[in-house]
This record gives sequence, C-alpha cells and structure tokens, in this order.
Amino acid sequence: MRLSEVSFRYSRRGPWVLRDVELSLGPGTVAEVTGRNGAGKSTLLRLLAGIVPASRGSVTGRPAVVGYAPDVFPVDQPFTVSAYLAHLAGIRRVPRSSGTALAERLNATHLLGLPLGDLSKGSAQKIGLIQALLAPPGLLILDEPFAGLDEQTRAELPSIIGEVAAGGGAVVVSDHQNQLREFPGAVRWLVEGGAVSVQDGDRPRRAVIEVIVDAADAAEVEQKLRADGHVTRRVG
Ligand SMILES: Nc1ncnc2c1ncn2[C@@H]1O[C@H](COP(=O)(O)OP(=O)(O)OP(=O)(O)O)[C@@H](O)[C@H]1O
Repeated sequence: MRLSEVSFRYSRRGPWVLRDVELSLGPGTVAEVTGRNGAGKSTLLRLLAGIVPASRGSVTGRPAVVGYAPDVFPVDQPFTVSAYLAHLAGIRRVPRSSGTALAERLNATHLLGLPLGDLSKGSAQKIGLIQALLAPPGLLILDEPFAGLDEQTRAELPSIIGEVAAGGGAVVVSDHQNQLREFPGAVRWLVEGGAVSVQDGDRPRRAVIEVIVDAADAAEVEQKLRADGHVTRRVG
C-alpha cells in the first residue's frame, strides 16, 4: 500500500492536518505511529483505513480486508454485543463463531449478552478490537488500543499483532505510550508538524522460529517466552 503526496484537511478552508505524506506499507509490516496530542495520528489512521479520503494525493494498494479499531468505539447502536458481532460476521462472510472465539481469547465472553450502550469505555474498546479482527485483515489499524484495555488483553495484543503480521497482514498502531517500542521489527512513524517521518532506529530484523514442546509444557514455555519479550503463536 502506498500514500503519495497525500495531504488532508477536514474542511475546504480548514487548516491542513497532514501535508505531502509519502509512505509505503508492505505485507507483514508493523508500524507504530507516534506523535504529540493533536499531531494527526488518528487522522493518518483514518486515511489509511479509507474512512476519510485524501484531500490531495493518492492512496493506492489498500488491501481488500481492513480491520479498523477506532480510538473511541461508537456504542450508540441498538444491539447486544453478540447480535452486533453476528451481524458483522455475516457481512464479512466469516462464521459466527469467529466473534465468540475472539471474545474468549480477549476475556470478553461476559460482555456478549450486554447491549452495546451499556459497555464501559474499556469494554467498548475490546469489542472494537474484536470487530476489527473478525475477518483476517490484510490491513489492521488500531488507534490507541492500549489506552482503555485491561492488563490481560493488553498483554495479548502484541501476540495478536504478530499473528496478523506473520499471516502477511500489515498492522498500523497509534500508540503515544510507546507500548510497541520493543516489538520486534516494528517501524516507527512520527507525525509532527503535518509531516510523517519514518524513524529507522536500530531495530533488529524479525525472524520466525518454530519450537516444538510437550503439550503439557506449552503454557509454561509460552509464558516464559512472552516474559522475555518474544511474540509467540500456538500452531495447531
Ligand atoms: N472531525 C474533525 N473535524 C475537524 N478537525 C478535526 C477532526 N478530527 C480531528 N481534527 C483536528 O485535526 C488535528 C489532528 O487530530 P488527530 O485526532 O488526528 O490527532 P491525534 O494525533 O490523533 O491526537 P490525539 O493523540 O489527541 O488523539 C487536530 O487539530 C484536531 O483538532
């Protein structure tokens, strides 16, 4: 996917939020978007997701399936969580069980029967994340996903991001707390003064190794690897 000379403003006479942005995003790339409050991180994410069109320039090569979790998930919809996820599963042509499986993984099964309007901010954030992951995304965009989440879900997020990337999806995460700083292979985009600069840093390249362990030890090994900052994924 490529952004060429992209500029954006919210209204015809409004101030430019982003100017002449040049970015490319390959399959399996994880990009962390940083910048001060109001710099334009959410705007850049909306442009990438296709929620808003570029005012000037072009956005090309956007993958067909985009999962987008906004910074504030809109809960003013008259559905229960499970009806909402089932409805979306239908639209995205994935089994209804996808939502339930993700709810289990993200410790959200207790939310399934609740009306969307009754969700707390953190719970709404979780459902926003689940809906973004319902169909395996070619592009996953997470706007400040760490902000409202509980500790357990927060700890799970790097693995989820790693899995999407390992499957060839690109992932863009805005994160002003730099929680992905240590994420192996992530690139950093700094939004500042309307420009987006790619921060190279000395990040090690990512490598994937397969480790086969006794099933009985799997949870313990996984926990140790994660504690050491590695991204793990159960296969089979
Ligand atoms: N819907 C909108 N209409 C008009 N201006 C907007 C809109 N959304 C954001 N802006 C303006 O665009 C600029 C960039 O906002 P944006 O939300 O993209 O920044 P951000 O870096 O994500 O900030 P934060 O870290 O506070 O979420 C700000 O000046 C903001 O006021």
